[in-house]
Amino acid sequence: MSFMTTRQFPTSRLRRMRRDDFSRRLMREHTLTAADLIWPVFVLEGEGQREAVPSMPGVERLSLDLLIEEAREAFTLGIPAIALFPVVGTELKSELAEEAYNASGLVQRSVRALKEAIPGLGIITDVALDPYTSHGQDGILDAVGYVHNDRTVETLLKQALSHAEAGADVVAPSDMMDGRIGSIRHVLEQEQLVNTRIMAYSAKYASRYYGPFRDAVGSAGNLGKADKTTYQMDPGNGDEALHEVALDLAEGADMVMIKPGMPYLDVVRRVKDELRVPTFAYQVSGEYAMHMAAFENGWLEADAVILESLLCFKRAGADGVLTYFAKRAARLLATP
Ligand SMILES: NCc1[nH]cc(CCC(=O)O)c1CC(=O)O
Ligand SMILES: [Mg+2]
Repeated sequence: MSFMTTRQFPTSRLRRMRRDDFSRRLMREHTLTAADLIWPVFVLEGEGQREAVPSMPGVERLSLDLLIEEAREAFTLGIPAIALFPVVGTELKSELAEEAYNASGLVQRSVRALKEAIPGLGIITDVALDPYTSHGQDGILDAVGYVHNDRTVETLLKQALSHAEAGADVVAPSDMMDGRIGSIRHVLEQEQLVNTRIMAYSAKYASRYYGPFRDAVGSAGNLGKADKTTYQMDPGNGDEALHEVALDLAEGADMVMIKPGMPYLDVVRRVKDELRVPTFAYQVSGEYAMHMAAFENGWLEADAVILESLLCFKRAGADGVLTYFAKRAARLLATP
């Protein structure tokens, strides 16, 4: 970086290029567009159902009929894909999460209906058992309450296959079991579902920023005081994220994800630099809640901060961002 030391004031005045809008725009290295956004949504049973999520102001759980209308709007705004999360009734939760792979379960039905209504909108499904387990963990427990890796993977396979068969464009395993990407890829190939993409939640940290999401899907109560530290990553680790991402790519992931987002942008940058593959990040529920709390108090300027926060993901190397602000941001980007 020798040019840094040879350039001197006043020959070099960095403020020259910042002087006017035209030169600021010319030299801008990264931009945010609607095509960078993935919108996570919560789907409910029933019709005409709309429920607020108290810890995520502005986010609603929607029944399928209403979700289709909202999703159509997202598509019109240029958002490429939505990520679907189900709100599962207590009566359908169990120790072994059998409902996860019910061919006519809520997710599977929603995928079919969404693909039929809006064929061009990418549908990403969450492959993980937490909405379906009575204990709220992402897997099957052994006798001492430890999440059993290989037994969980067997169930995830059935779940992923049921999503792909329903027409999901992308299955997104968010469970952090070892080896699940390879197993899912294998089953998809076997079943001739060769174009179903896998977005791997490769570096998913055991984060407390997921709290509001667990309220939204109603797994918080089931999980109680337990945590997910025996399978999700330790927030103190960076190198391990590269290891996780490399393994998922070797096993057949098409896209990788880092989660949470803003406190982990260093990990996004390292992954992008090291692997140079389609890399995504998730601005999670806790990040959304923090922003909304500040907006509602008048402490931060909503529109500008939303766009800034999302642009920073791009600068960090993300090709796209899962964000609850997707529609709001896309609307802002559509109005010059
Ligand atoms: N498989 C569960 C899952 N999928 C997405 C999120 C979090 C998303 C968010 O906080 O917005 C979680 C929560 C968890 O791991 O407990
Ligand atoms: Mg892994």
